[in-house]
Amino acid sequence: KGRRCVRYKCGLHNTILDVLRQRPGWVEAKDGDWDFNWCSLAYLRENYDHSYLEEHVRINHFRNHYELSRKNLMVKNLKRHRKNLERDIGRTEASQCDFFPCTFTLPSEYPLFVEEFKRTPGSTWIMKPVAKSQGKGIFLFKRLKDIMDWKKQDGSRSEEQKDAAQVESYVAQRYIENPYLINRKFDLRVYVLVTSYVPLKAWLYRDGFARFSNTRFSLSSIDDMDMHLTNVAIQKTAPDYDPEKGCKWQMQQLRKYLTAKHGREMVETLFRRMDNVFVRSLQSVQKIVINDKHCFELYGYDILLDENLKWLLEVNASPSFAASSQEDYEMKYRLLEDTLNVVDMEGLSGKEKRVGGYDLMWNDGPVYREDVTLETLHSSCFTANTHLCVNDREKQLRWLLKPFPG
Ligand SMILES: Nc1ncnc2c1ncn2[C@@H]1O[C@H](COP(=O)(O)OP(=O)(O)OP(=O)(O)O)[C@@H](O)[C@H]1O
Repeated sequence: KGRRCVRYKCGLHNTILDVLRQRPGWVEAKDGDWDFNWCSLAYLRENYDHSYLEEHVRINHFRNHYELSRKNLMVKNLKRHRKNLERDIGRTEASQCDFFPCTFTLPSEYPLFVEEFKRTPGSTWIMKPVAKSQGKGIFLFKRLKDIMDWKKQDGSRSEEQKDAAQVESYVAQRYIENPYLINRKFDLRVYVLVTSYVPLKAWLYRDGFARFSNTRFSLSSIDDMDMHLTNVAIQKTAPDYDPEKGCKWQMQQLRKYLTAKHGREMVETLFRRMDNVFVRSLQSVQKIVINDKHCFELYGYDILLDENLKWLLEVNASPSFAASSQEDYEMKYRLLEDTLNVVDMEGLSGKEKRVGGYDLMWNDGPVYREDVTLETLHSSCFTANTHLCVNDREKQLRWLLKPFPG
């Protein structure tokens, strides 16, 4: 049987284009007709609603991906999901969703925010524009007066202007003041691929990386964004940034470090807890995302660790595939190749639990894996209870002591 020809369209000019170009049997779509489209979010917005999608075609976003990737909507959906769980199952179950920092959308929730702000005097907050990325427009503050300029600006707008500026809303979020440090502050970028929302089918990528700040962490200088924001877009503007040394560790390196320092068991628990973050956050939008068999989504999760272990900062629907070093390029190349293999399913039976670096994490329920070893495990070892209950042995472990915040 001859190899099938797939006509692809690609809206990005980086690693993904290289991967598509080198895929055997895949050719760039010459006219408007395509079988596979890796498009930008702008393309999706402009075209999706007016396009007829043939039965077999695939596209790399769900129509309303922003329900998870816009900072305010993510929190809104998680809060609602938590409330529903509390009502339907109970408090313990609901507390499994307590992995996002206390967050308010401004200006609409300003009075609620002020109430919370006053309840914990002296704490640090972070303001982030809901629809921007790469650290743009972010600042830290400790006093209400520090956000007065922003508030004044908003107050002087007419209602119409406010509507037009809706996309420029902010979230005020509690700043995680005691991040887990490896000399520097870092956060984790983890990739999760969703191939269907109903039923939910999600794959977790074993590789990923930690993004370090270049500057030693201290809460005394809250104006130094190089210190507090660990995303690469910010770090590479630092004067002493070295792209080859970079400010990244691959996930395996981080695993090794943490294992040496805290032991295997704790590292397994950490990664298992992150699975909980991924699955619960996807479940929180499961009924809201417009499920469409043509669509898949490769999310980039940003996770911050502290003594409570894991905090979800945000979910990117369009994570950067631009590479900061050769190692980074190779990792992203493999990630995208494996993503296409999962989505394409050419030569696969559909029953696989592992494809390249991907482990099937959720398939309308937890996925049981028998062949998990520490080297390969990125935590997909759900068992009936482990993702719901706190394991007793964990209680002995130092920075696992607090089961869940809140
Ligand atoms: N609540 C928080 N506590 C501590 N640090 C935070 C918090 N929120 C964000 N940060 C830091 O700021 C960085 C940028 O935040 P975030 O990812 O939410 O913004 P962004 O502009 O959308 O960035 P990007 O899209 O490039 O990931 C994070 O990588 C993290 O280092």
